[in-house]
Amino acid sequence: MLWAIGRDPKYWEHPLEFQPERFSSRLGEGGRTSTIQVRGQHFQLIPFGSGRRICPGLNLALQMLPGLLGATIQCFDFEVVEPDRKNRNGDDRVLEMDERPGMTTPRANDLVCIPVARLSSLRIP
Ligand code: HEM
Repeated sequence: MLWAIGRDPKYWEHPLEFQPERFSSRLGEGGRTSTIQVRGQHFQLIPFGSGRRICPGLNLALQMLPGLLGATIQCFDFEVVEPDRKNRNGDDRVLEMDERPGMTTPRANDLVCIPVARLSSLRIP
């Protein structure tokens, strides 16, 4: 059901397009802002659930994730390893995003990445 809601054109403009800015509360191109929140009040987007059993770690997650993600991207390169173990970084391949059925919309094929530190811990520019 969540899968279907997330792709329902009644709630999402061009639902299959990758438009992360659709979740931004900042003024976007075309002068539109998103008023949709993830706190369980807007049922078209409920990554933390809703109601009495809503995720109690919601606030912690929202505080921690941007910093964690930013630090991870800043400090590591990720080498993608295809199932044939061939490293394909550096070419123009588009990341395969096929899905298979499941509660959490899992990837059809695992994405295997090797994190490679790209900043010296002692000499961060
Ligand atoms: C991005 C991070 C997270 C996501 C997407 C997430 C998502 C969810 C979802 C969907 C539920 C089920 C809610 C429902 O049944 O309606 C849940 C429950 C729960 N989450 Fe999270 N969660 C996250 C992080 C955390 C963190 C950081 C903690 C604790 C430090 C946490 C603790 C819990 C607990 C204890 C429950 C069970 C609540 C209950 O059944 O009453 N979660 N979470």
